[in-house]
Amino acid sequence: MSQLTINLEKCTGCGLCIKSCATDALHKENNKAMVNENCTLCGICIDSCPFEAISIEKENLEEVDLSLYEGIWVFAEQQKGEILPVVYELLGKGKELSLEKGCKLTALIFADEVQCNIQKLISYGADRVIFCEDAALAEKLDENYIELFDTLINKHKPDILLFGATGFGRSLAPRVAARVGTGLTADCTLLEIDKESGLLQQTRPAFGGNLMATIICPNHRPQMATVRPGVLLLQEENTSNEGEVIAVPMPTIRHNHIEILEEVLSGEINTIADAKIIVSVGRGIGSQKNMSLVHRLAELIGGNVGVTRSLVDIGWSQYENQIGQTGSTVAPKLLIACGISGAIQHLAGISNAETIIVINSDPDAPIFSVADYKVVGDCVEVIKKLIATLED
Ligand SMILES: Cc1cc2nc3c(=O)[nH]c(=O)nc-3n(C[C@H](O)[C@H](O)[C@H](O)COP(=O)(O)OP(=O)(O)OC[C@H]3O[C@@H](n4cnc5c(N)ncnc54)[C@H](O)[C@@H]3O)c2cc1C
Repeated sequence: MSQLTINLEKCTGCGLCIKSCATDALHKENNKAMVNENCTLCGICIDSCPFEAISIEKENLEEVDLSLYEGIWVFAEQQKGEILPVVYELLGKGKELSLEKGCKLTALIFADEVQCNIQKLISYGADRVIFCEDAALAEKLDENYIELFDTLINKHKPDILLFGATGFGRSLAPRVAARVGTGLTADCTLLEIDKESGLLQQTRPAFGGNLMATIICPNHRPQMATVRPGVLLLQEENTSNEGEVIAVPMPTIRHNHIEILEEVLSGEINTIADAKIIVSVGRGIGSQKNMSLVHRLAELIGGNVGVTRSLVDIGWSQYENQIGQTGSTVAPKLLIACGISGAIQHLAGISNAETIIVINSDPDAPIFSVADYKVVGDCVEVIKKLIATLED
């Protein structure tokens, strides 16, 4: 493990590092700074010390025995007692990778109530489920979950650990990676096993989506990645699958730094990533008042409204509705794309849509390259006609 080191000869006992520490990890003994077990290795104290007395001693890479690590783990996040759809997508990919590597696929499920969901994880491919049911896990507080992950990773030593790139997954995964001293590739769009080295190849868009970077984690374990909802294909459920189930206790929480006083949701919970029908619009919609037409069409066909980043930037829609590289990845059965040019950053979010109808006034618009059905024309007029027909 890496550790914070204080050079006692250089330390003057000024106390600046103690003031800078957000986790109460430093105190004074004999007028010298001392570090305790609260240290998260954030490094803020290093910058605060004018005497360069503090440093992080990195763990010796040679010390990690990679051969001890085996198996693929998927974190099964729940929301209001339901397993999130991205978990089933991860299990599908996890199964494929585990068959290739000849190892077990394990799902981890932690909350105050989980037992009713265990069989579902097995039905979607988990060979083994590790669960922890504890009141301390009712609220999604990173610090409680990190303790549990730390304990389990050190005990069972998984080779690969996957999270959904949900709000919680994006917050938790990097903290777990930092705690156990490994790397993390966020927002992967492709996961493959390299045939020669057996390493997990983690591919994600880089440099504004202009190229795809394939990242490996050769020296540390587990190899960790987050994957956005809707990117991986959902596999079939098999309710006759059988698997091993292991209950684990909640470890002692050393310190609770955060207390949730109230949960305030801003309007409706984002559901666009799970939507089966989407009417998606871009700048070609022309004016903000035309957005009511888009919402009406979506309502008539039982769909959600999606938008390009341009519409979020000019305030015609909320970020929750944005589709693309920096928004949601969607996988609807039907996507109607209206007045959208088809920038690469937008297309990155719709590659799993089953059927795409494009309406654009420019016959050369790049978005036509992904269209199953093409309408060259004014999208506002087409939307009005569709509404009139459906209302008839
Ligand atoms: C790092 C980075 C991340 C990004 N992430 C995202 C992202 O997540 N999602 C995203 O969407 N964008 C993203 N973008 C922005 C992206 O590059 C484009 O600028 C954006 O998608 C364009 O939005 P648009 O198609 O609405 O607008 P435009 O590119 O202006 O296209 C408007 C289209 O409407 C058509 N049109 C005009 N009038 C009509 C009409 N009356 N009827 C029919 N068609 C009409 C035009 O022919 C044109 O094709 C990102 C950019 C960067 C640099």
